[in-house]
Amino acid sequence: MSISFLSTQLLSVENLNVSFKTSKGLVKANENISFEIKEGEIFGLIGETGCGKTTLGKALLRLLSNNARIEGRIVYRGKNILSLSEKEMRSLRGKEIGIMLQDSSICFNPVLSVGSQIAEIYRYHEGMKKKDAEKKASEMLELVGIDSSRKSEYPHQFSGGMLQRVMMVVALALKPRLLIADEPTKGLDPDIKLQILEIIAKLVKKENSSMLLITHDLDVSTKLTDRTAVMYAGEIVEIGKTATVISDPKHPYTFALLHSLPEKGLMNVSGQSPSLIFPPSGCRYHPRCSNQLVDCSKIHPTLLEHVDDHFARCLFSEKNSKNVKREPHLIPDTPSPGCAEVGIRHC
Ligand SMILES: Nc1ncnc2c1ncn2[C@@H]1O[C@H](COP(=O)(O)OP(=O)(O)OP(=O)(O)O)[C@@H](O)[C@H]1O
Ligand code: NI
Repeated sequence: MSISFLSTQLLSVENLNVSFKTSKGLVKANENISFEIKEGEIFGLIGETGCGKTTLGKALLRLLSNNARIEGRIVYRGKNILSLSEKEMRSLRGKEIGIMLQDSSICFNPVLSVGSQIAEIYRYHEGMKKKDAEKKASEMLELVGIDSSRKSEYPHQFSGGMLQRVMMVVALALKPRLLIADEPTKGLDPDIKLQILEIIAKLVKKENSSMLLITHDLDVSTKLTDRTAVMYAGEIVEIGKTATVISDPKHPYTFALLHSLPEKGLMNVSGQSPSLIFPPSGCRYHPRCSNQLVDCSKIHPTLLEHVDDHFARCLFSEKNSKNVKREPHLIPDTPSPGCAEVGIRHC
């Protein structure tokens, strides 16, 4: 997908740390996460199960549970989301920043038909007349592969996959500037999955909106995103233009992902996922890494730039790359005093 005309920054995540208090200890789900999403950009976030992707997506809208502790800055159009009031957050959610989560069924009113619930959004947000709004709802259903004749059915008559697709229509109807899509096509047939995501990506691009696409599916990310961040054990280990990350991965984990066979649609890299309560010392990936150096178990690598805008967190690549620049990614890995806003709790 083209990345020309991308320039203005829409969202910037700066040194984000998220941990969950649990009876077993502190789960460090996101550590020192820094990246930005530009206007009109589709940004992919990939990584194996439990690495912290959903936590990051929910943190952006302050949708985490009460046991979450969040630090750092999430700057959306110049405002730090973590400093906004609940009232300001409510006006941001949905209209400015939309979210499609894996579990969609909770959001529907069980006593209203699916079609009328979609039409209502167009009436309310776009001021459409009833008839036009119903027509638009039918068109949108067809767009995500649902026969419009089913619009008068109720949510319980729809399968989970169909409700997921309706959720996408609902999220898009609000025309958010930024859409956070967390595995929105999970469980759907691979062919229809890509087809639907392509439609969503097209609509997002048409509106010059941006999207954070969270996925296990490397194929989806490769085909639809402009830039990609690869997450491992709560950290970003590689980030860059998708085409570059895919064609010339700098982190052994990304390389392993690219060479792993998808199992039930999920990527499967050999070895065990690390604990986020007691993560491995040094590089978190070192116990599973085939390029391991002696220092990898001792030194925690910094996210460094290898080529233009292509960063990786790996001592092996650092050693073997001629062009590696010594400046860390975007913001220093260790926040300077006063930089992080510590201890903001939310739900
Ligand atoms: N509310 C919570 N309380 C305690 N731990 C949590 C909570 N939510 C998530 N976690 C833990 O945080 C870690 C990251 O979870 P997260 O759901 O963000 O991973 P993910 O990358 O989205 O995984 P998947 O690909 O399976 O959706 C996991 O260890 C998970 O158990
Ligand atoms: Ni998730």
